[in-house]
Order: sequence, then structure tokens, then C-alpha cells
Amino acid sequence: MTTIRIEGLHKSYGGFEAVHDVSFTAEPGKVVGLLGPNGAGKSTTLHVLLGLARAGAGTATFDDRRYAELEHPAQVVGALLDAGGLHPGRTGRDHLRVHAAASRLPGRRVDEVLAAVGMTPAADRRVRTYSLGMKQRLGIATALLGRPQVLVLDEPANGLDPAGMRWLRELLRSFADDGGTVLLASHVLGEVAQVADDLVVIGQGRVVAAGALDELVTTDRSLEDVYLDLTAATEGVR
Ligand SMILES: Nc1ncnc2c1ncn2[C@@H]1O[C@H](COP(=O)(O)OP(=O)(O)OP(=O)(O)O)[C@@H](O)[C@H]1O
Repeated sequence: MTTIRIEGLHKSYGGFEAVHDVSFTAEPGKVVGLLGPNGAGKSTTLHVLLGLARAGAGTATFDDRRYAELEHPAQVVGALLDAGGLHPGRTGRDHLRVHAAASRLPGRRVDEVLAAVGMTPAADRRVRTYSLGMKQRLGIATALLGRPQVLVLDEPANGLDPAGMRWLRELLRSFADDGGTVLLASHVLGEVAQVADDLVVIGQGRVVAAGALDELVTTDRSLEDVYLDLTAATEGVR
């Protein structure tokens, strides 16, 4: 079981501060929704957490270890950032084989994760023939390869059909119920409302609210009401 801890995180690009003093925790057994308008700093936070960008100050860790300090990162964290990052000429199966080999995972995991995301029938087709939703499923399969304790997902519902959305929701719920930690950045409020335990709302690089979903959202205030109130002052890209 692994806790994600973001503490006092700052990240600037040139003179522009994309993330300002962001702190929050994602605990095992929880799905944590990371919400915020376009350009709020969600992806930047995830990039720092995953070692793809360097923090100006503060830390982003998995049980107090930075990504770069993880001995077997694929077994700690599975990530889905951008479904566009797939090699178009490779088949889905080959894409997974390459990742499995790079992380020294047994080849049989490839068939297991293909089945887990419902992509077995399309496994031997080239990625360029996949729909957006199929690419998302392949990305989720890649994230699951190492049987990680944590999933970090940026807009995973993008392109999924209603059945796919439900499948994803059930996957995330059962992952968390088994003791996993899920950090889910999304714009699809309805999706987040149905699956998240906790919410972190970011506006213009700062945390504007954090807490349990059922404390922030009540019967007479939907997640959309809460979200739009919280982010009204930070509306519009910077
Ligand atoms: N590599 C970069 N160079 C310069 N500026 C960047 C870079 N990456 C992000 N930014 C800026 O940092 C800010 C935060 O961007 P980020 O991608 O983290 O937002 P986001 O909350 O994920 O937005 P979205 O919902 O639109 O994906 C934006 O103003 C963006 O233009």
C-alpha cells in the first residue's frame, strides 16, 4: 500500500508559475479526483510526481520516495498521461511487450492486461487503426502491467463510450478497494462524482479546496455547483 504525498510543490516555466505551493495526500484505498480548469496545473503536478518535470520547490513522493528513487517503478505506479504517445505502427500487443520487457515483467502479463481492459480481440491490430477509446484502454493496460499499487491517470475517460466509462469506474473502484491508490485528473465531473472518495480542486496553480467528496458535495449542491463556485475566481486560461 502506497501513499502519494504532494508537499509545498512549486513549478515554474520561465517566469510563469504553473504550480504554487500545492499540497495534498492520496491514501491507499481511495480514489482521489484532481479537478481544475484548463491550465490550472493538474498535468504539471502529475508530471512532477512521475519524474517528468522537476519541482522548483517542494516534494511529490510515493511513501516518501520520489519517482526517481523507486527501485521498481512499474510495480509501484502505473500512469496514463497522454494516449497520443503510442507508436502508430506497433500493434497493441507489441506495445505492451516492449513495456513489459523494459520493466522486466513476465510476458504473460501482456495477455492478462489485454483481457483486463477488453482489448484481446484488437491486440494484433496496429495502434494507428485504434479509436481514441481503444488507445485509452491500451494506455490503461500499460499502466496495469506491473501490478502497481498506485494509478495516476490524466483524463482516462477521454474517448470512452458509456460502457467504457462504467468499465473504467468499476476498475478504479475495485483497484482502490483492494488497497490501491488512485489519483485521477479529469474534467468529466459526473465521472469523478461517481467514483472519487476525495477531491482536490486546483485553480491557477493553487489548491482551492480539498476533502472528502461527501463533505464537499451535498444533496442540494452537485459537484458541478461546488466546482463552478470554487473555480469561478480562477476561470479562463492564464
Ligand atoms: N512545458 C511547459 N512550458 C511552458 N508552460 C507550460 C508547460 N507545461 C505547462 N505549462 C503551463 O502551465 C500551466 C498549467 O498547465 P497544465 O498542463 O499543468 O494544466 P492542466 O490543469 O493540466 O490543464 P488542462 O486541463 O488544460 O489539461 C498552463 O498555463 C500551461 O500553459
